[in-house]
Amino acid sequence: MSDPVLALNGITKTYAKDTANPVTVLQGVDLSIAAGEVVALVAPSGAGKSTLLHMAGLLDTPDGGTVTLNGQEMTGESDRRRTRARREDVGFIYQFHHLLPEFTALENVVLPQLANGVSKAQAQTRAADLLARVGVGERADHRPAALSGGEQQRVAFCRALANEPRLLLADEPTGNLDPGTSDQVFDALMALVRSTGMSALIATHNMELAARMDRVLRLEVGQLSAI
Ligand SMILES: Nc1ncnc2c1ncn2[C@@H]1O[C@H](COP(=O)(O)OP(=O)(O)OP(=O)(O)O)[C@@H](O)[C@H]1O
Repeated sequence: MSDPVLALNGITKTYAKDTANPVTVLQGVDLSIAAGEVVALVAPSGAGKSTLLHMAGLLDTPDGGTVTLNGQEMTGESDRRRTRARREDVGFIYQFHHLLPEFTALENVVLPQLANGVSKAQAQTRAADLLARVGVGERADHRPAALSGGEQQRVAFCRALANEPRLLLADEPTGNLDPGTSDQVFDALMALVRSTGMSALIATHNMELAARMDRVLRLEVGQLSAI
């Protein structure tokens, strides 16, 4: 069998360690996500979802344990290698779109590709294709402020997938939208993810959305369990 796309082993994390009030968030988290697997992460507020996603995406370093991406143990690697692995292999989506306000939807999806060495023509073609696939092809020339919340989030999905990462990490990707819009936008995200065969770890408070993924994991008291 091929290597898991993401493997976390024995991850521990405590904030404010050197103070009188340390906050222990992760107490030995193990997780393995296979190629093409889409996994839901549910947790009570403050349980450490964002912390776990940051570790998985090499944005933060655990106190203990290992993070392995595509078979490569990244924990002890240099910042340069970690940054490169993050740029090439991981896509991020947050609750808020974080699109660049002075650029159009298309440009927001083109820019990360240029940073990765893709030609402008190729990047534009791919961006237009991605935007069309999530139903915002007609809005490609608009800036984020001229788009609805659901449209902004669809553009953010395209940006996250622009460099064809093998792993998508999403932190409440539809959490900022009203329930009806959230369902539609989530459908668009799932269709996009499934069509690429990528792996994903998607944090959500919504159990209905979680149930549509391949597996649901709960993070509680610093540890993960299957539900
Ligand atoms: N830099 C920090 N210093 C101290 N404590 C922190 C720091 N960052 C996070 N925490 C604490 O660690 C805990 C987990 O934070 P985290 O943001 O991972 O939670 P979360 O599960 O994503 O929460 P939510 O669902 O509310 O967004 C919280 O109690 C938070 O207050």
